[in-house]
Formats: sequence, structure tokens, C-alpha cells
Amino acid sequence: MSRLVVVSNRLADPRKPAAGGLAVALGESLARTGGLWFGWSGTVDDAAGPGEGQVHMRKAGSVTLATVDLNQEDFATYYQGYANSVLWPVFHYRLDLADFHSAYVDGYRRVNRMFAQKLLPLLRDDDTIWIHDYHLIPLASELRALGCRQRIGFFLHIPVPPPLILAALPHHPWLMRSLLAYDLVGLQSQADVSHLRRYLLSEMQAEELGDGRFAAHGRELRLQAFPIGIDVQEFERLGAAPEAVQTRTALHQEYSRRQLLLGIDRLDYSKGIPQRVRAFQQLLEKYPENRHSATLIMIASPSRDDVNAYADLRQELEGLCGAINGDYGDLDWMPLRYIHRVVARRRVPGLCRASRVGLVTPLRDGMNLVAKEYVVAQDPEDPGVLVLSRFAGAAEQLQEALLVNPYDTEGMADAIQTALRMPLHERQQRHARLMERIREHDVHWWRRSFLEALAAPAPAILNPPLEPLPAQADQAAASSSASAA
Ligand SMILES: O=P(O)(O)OC[C@H]1O[C@H](O[C@H]2O[C@H](CO)[C@@H](O)[C@H](O)[C@H]2O)[C@H](O)[C@@H](O)[C@@H]1O
Ligand SMILES: O=c1ccn([C@@H]2O[C@H](COP(=O)(O)OP(=O)(O)O)[C@@H](O)[C@H]2O)c(=O)[nH]1
Repeated sequence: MSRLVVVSNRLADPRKPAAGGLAVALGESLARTGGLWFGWSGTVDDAAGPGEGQVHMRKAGSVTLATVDLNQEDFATYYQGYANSVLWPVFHYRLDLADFHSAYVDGYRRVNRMFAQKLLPLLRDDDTIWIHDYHLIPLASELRALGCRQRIGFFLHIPVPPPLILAALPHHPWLMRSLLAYDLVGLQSQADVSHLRRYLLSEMQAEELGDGRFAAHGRELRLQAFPIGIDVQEFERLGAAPEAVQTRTALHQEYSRRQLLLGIDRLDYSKGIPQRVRAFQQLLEKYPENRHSATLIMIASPSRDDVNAYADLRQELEGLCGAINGDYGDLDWMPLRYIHRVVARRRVPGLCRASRVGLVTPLRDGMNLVAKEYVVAQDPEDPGVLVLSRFAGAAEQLQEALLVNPYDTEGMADAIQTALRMPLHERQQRHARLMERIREHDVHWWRRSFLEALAAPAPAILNPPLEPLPAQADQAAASSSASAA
């Protein structure tokens, strides 16, 4: 059987619980199969020059972790810059927050090239390579240029916006063309597949071959949705462990006269946190019977602090939470508990179970694993209600949640009120259906179905190696071929 090589920017020890959906899901997948996990070490080390990070190898059970340090300039241009100040906002439909600084794309290309150079000597001929997320889109084309012939799949964890938003990205012809170096591209939702399909047809003049296959620039690309899931059994085990029970009991005791509402997110503008807080304020205003009762616990864990948009968001949120507590709070009740810290993953099931309403209301989200975790943590005899944004990838699967538009403050307040008042039999019915779907499409289904599709026979066209060109030349070449077509 071929060895699995997973590559992602963020790694975690698969034997330990991690925060961040990608690290959690990949850790759980690799713990099953064993293999090699390659990516950034999380360390910024200035001893090395740009693009010259050191590789560290260590074993974590059946998984070998191979990690590379980044130099400060690489970190600033590749991770903070192109990945999180350009691709993240654009792919989350936020062109207004994108910072198209010219040094960023150079850093991004440099780090992708360095990752290819460091990974290549660690590869075996029959490896299956699975690359993840927006940090590493051009990695396969860099590997192919170095002669790598193994099968390479790519999974994008974030949404794909409509073609005209993608086309606003200054280097989009180069970036998107590098996807052709993959044998299979997996996306979170059907909406994402439909957007990328339209981009391929309109911007890349691709020919549609059917069954999710496209031909462009003499290569063939396969495209398919593989909605990521959670490890249901592992999460249930976590929920039955003493720490989860302790968290739940402590919350029940402290809030015995209250109705708890819960949000758990990284502090990210895509997660719609201020919009959620405003909806909660509207709930207290429009339905005053919830005052002295409804209490919102908002865990907003620190994320990408050094990127301006994130620092601005923190300021906005802290002002908003302070104002609501000041306006509505009383000696014996504070409406909002805002926590700007990472909550240990083992505490997540207890927090979810103690909460009557789970608020997962991103403005855009690739999937959102918290939505699935919230459902799994519930007591089936007396479950809480999930209020879910229709703009989370998870909404395509979780139709029995109360689906909301996070931009509609009043509509969200009404949905929260409905959730708080929902009769037991309706809560049970919705919960049972949600559980069925989450169980069926768990993280193991996700890994299995992606890897089976990747192992399927090679496309009819023999994909030749794709030569990487300098960014400028690449862009010019891509636009001239587009205008010629
Ligand atoms: O690594 P960070 O910069 O700290 O960010 C954490 C991760 O955030 C994003 O997660 C995405 O993947 C989840 C699992 O598929 C999905 O549920 C969620 O909707 C996405 O936002 C990011 O894509 C990861 O690369 C980061 O590691
Ligand atoms: O303080 C926190 C915040 C988040 N998480 C976990 O991190 C993951 C977040 O994944 P999601 O897909 O919801 O969003 P992402 O942060 O990856 O965009 C979930 O498993 C959460 O339970 C956690 O353990 N502690």
C-alpha cells in the first residue's frame, strides 16, 4: 500500500488535541493511516536566510512529522502577507480587506518553492501526496518542475468565491493555472465547485469533459466536493471524559437559572462575531423576557494577531461587548462573557452540551467544524438547537439547523428566540436528522473518499510537467493565451 504524505502549512501532534479545524481533521486522519506530515514548524527563526529554513524530523506514533522553520521575511510575506492578507480575504469575498502588496506574492512563491525542495528528498516513488489549503496552491507545480511524478491531490479548506471576485486577484491567472498540476482538486461544498467550474470555463477557457473533469492548457483537472467531517466517536469519547463532565456540571451549577448561548471561533472577520453580538443585543431589546436569563458565552480565540484587519476586529468586538454589558448587565447578571483565549479542545464538548443554543454564524466559512461538534455534544433526549449561517459550508449538509442570514440582525434575533422557545419534540427530531448526516459523513469518510478518488485511474490526457515561470512572465503568458483563445 502506498504511503500517505500530507502537506499543510499548520501541523499538530496527531496524538494531542489541537485548535483549528484543519489541524484537528488532518491529525485525526493521519492517526488512522500513519505516514508523513510535512509543513511549517510554527517557528520563526532568523538564523536562516529567506527560503532556507531548516527541516526537523520527529516521530509521533505512526506519523513522522517533518517541519520547516520560516525566516521572519518569509513569515511576513508568505503567511501573514499573501496567505492571510490576500488569499484569505479574497476567497472569503472580502476584496475590501485585501492588501495587494507586491512583495507578498514573491514570498509566497519562494516558500512554496522551498517546501518543494525540502519535501522532494523525503518522498518515495509510490507515495500518495495530499496537499492542503490556500497557503500551498502552487506547491504541486513546484514539485512537478523538480520531476515529481507521484499522484498529488489538493484540498481547499476555504470557500471559492464567484469568478469575478477571483479575477480581481492580481496574479489569478498564474495562481489558478497552477491548480492544473494536481490530479484531483477537492472542495468543501457544491457551491464552491460551481464557482470554480465557472472560473475554469470563463477565465481559463477550459473545456468541460463531464464528471467534474476539465481540460485546459493540455492538462486535465478533476474537481469534486468532499465536505469535511469530524471524528464523531473521538468527540463522543471526549464528551464522556471527566473533564467534559466537570465543565458541564460547573456551568450547570453556575448558570442554573440562565439559558446559555455559545459561540466558539477563532477571532476572525469571516466568522461574523460582531454581527452575532448585535443580534444578541437585538434579542434582549425585542424580547425583554430574556433579560436576566439569556447569557452568551463567546469564545474568540486569538488568531493572526499581527494582521491589521484582525487587530481592528478585536478592538471593535471589545467595544461592542463592553457596551452591551454596560447597557443591559445587572448586579446579578452579565449578558455576555467574552473570552479571548484558546479553550482546550477537551473542554469544548462540555461547553456545547451545557448550552441551549449553539451560534455558528460566519459571514463565509469553508465548512465550520464547530457546527458539527455542537450537534454531536448534545444529549439526544434534551438537545440544544444549532443556529447556523446559510453562508457556512456546513449549511449544505445541516439543513435541519435554524439557518440564518448573519447580515440580518433582526432575523437572527428572531431565530435565536425561536431556538430558545423550541418544543422538545422538534428539538429531538432536528437533532436526530443532523446526527445521521454528521455520522455518515465523518472525517474518516472524508479521508477515504478523497483518497479513493485520487487513486482512481489517471486521466486520458497524460499530464506533462508544468514549468513554473517567474510571477510577472507567468501573468503575461496567461493573459496572452486567454486573449488568443
Ligand atoms: O492556521 P491558522 O492561521 O491559525 O488558522 C486555522 C485554520 O483556519 C482555517 O480553517 C479552515 O479549515 C476548516 C477545516 O476544513 C474549516 O472547517 C474552516 O471553515 C476553514 O476556515 C484554514 O483554512 C486552515 O488552513 C487554518 O489552519
Ligand atoms: O478556543 C478554541 C477554538 C476552537 N477550537 C477548535 O478548533 C476547531 C475550529 O475549526 P473550524 O472548522 O470551526 O474553524 P477554523 O478555525 O478552522 O476556521 C474546532 O475543532 C474547535 O473545537 C478549540 O479547540 N478551542
